[in-house]
Amino acid sequence: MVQTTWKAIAPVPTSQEFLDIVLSRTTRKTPTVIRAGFKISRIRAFYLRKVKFTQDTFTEKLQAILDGFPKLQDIHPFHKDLMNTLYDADHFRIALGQLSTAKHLIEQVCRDYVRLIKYAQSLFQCKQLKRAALGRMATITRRLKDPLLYLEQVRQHLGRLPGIDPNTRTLLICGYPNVGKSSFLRSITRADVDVQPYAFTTKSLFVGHFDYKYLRFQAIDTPGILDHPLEEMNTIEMQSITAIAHLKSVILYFMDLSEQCGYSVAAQVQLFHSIKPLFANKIVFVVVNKIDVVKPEDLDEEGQKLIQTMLKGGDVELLQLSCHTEQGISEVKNKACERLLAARVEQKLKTNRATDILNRIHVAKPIGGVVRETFIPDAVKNRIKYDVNDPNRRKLERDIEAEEGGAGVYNINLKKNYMLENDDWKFDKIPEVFDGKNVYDFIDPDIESKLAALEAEEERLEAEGFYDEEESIEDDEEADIRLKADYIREQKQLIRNAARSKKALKNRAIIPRQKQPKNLTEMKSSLEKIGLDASRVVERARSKSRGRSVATRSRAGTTDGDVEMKDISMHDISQMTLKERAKSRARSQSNRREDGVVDEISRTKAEKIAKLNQKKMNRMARQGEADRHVTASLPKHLFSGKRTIGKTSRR
Ligand SMILES: Nc1nc2c(ncn2[C@@H]2O[C@H](COP(=O)(O)OP(=O)(O)OP(=O)(O)O)[C@@H](O)[C@H]2O)c(=O)[nH]1
Ligand SMILES: [Mg+2]
Repeated sequence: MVQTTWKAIAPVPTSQEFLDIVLSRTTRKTPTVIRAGFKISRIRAFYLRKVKFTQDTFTEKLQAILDGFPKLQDIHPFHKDLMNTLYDADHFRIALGQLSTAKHLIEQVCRDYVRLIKYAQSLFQCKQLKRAALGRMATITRRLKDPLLYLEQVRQHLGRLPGIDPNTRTLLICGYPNVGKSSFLRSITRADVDVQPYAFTTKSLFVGHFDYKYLRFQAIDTPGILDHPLEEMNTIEMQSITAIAHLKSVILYFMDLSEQCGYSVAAQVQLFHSIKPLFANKIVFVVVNKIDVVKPEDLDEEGQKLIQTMLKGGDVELLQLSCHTEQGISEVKNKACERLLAARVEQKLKTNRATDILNRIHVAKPIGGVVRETFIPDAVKNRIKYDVNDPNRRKLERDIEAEEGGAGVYNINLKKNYMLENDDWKFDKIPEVFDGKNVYDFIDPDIESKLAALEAEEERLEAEGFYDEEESIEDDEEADIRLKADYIREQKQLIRNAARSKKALKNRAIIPRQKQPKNLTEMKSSLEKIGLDASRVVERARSKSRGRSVATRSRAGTTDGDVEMKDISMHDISQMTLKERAKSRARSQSNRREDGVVDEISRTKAEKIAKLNQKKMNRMARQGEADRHVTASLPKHLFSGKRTIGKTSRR
């Protein structure tokens, strides 16, 4: 797809802005602290990096500008020529060329100074070389002042160019100034073009879109052209010429025979002949505008003759319209579109692709020369014909309404559509009162018997005491009790709700807890129930409780010198405490992952889960609190040096 609009070109900075952008980027993105005491290789690397980085930025930014603008050789000839007339192709090329040269020069400067810095012997030398390199780059940039300004203007103008697609269905409106070209575009599309009663209102191309036969067309309004040689035409007129010359379109040559536009008919005819060579291979219509003032028939003989000279070839057709009375507008539009579509289809049929497709299509015909004609059912043929304008039209309810006095007066007769056994009954009146009785009372013949059945049932129910219960409720005492009970229930509910909302206020997550085992036997049985071996746990718990009792006892013994001491020898005590310690150490050293894991399968499973949990953390390589972190040192340039007014925040 060839590009047709250039709305997204990045703004081009002025040379000063350009310099600021590049240099500030260098200071922001490269290290800023260097001292004479550092190793010379480090000092050189520091300045080398600065020079290279500056050059990189220059190259990158210049290339971005070069890439942003359209390449004249890559775009459609129409756009190429339009840019040539608007911005002067040579100027455009030279401006881009200057940018490109500047880029190469800056690269060269960088290369030279990098070589020099490699041999610098001190920080001072390095610094001077860097200054020189950046200074030369800045000089080169300053020379780009004019091209950058020019390119910015071109960018702004390019963004506002109408999006004209050179390959789509196009109507091109051209002619002398002030003949009503823009008025026509306004009336067939929604384009907001300026219409004024003086010449050269339109100064550039305008485009509007409309649909015809479900296809999208573009109509292009051009600035008016005067009849003089191409070399003398100004930029405004040249835009029209470019459009006429390059766009495959229908040409609508507008004329104003009333001469209200300020130009004579002869001049308008002359212009047509002058630009005729540009109309080669195009469909051309001469469109006479303002027929509310003067029609072609009203012209004198000389005028008639002049008009005929335009139509001589036979392939130019004369159309008439008036933008004021809107007479003939859609005819002109439809005719132009029709011819254009036909021409495009014809052209497509000539291409190889069309023949390829046609070769693959086979139109089957019945054998033996049988003619199969269109079949129209008799019902359709015999339907009631009604001819207001169209003889094939059926008489519609709408027509009847119009005949009978229009909306509000006419009342539709629904009875004529009744579907009855006998059509004669359609308009029969149904009486409301018949033989002195209301007809609607006698619709159901069994109504009497049904009423009798209902009454009998009612009597039966009453006798059985079906309605008695309600009466007992009337009893005063019971009603009182019920009232109180209701009151109590309501109060209870209120209390419950209040408690619930209090709980909600605390906003605690409710942790469901399993029933905790109360003692060792209970724990043992519950473990066994899930299929775990509980013998070791039980043993451990037992030994623990035993050990504790011994220890307390022994501690009591040492402090108080109690009688119980006699039962246990010192040796025993030391043995026991040793054992306890060994056990507790073993417990603390045991692998937490393996604690409580019964078999190999669940261990591998557990390990897998553990690894999986760690995976995300490893992948993100997030800095954790355990990682070493060096905070930024003070930004030196903001805290050192002489201070004058207004320089504390920025230097
Ligand atoms: N009487 C009459 N006046 C018309 C008709 N169509 C346009 N005009 C008037 O002609 C004048 C010029 O109309 P524009 O549409 O601006 O003409 P233009 O060809 O676009 O003019 P430029 O843009 O200057 O080339 C306006 O004052 C319109 O009101 C028409 O059918 N009848
Ligand atoms: Mg105009």
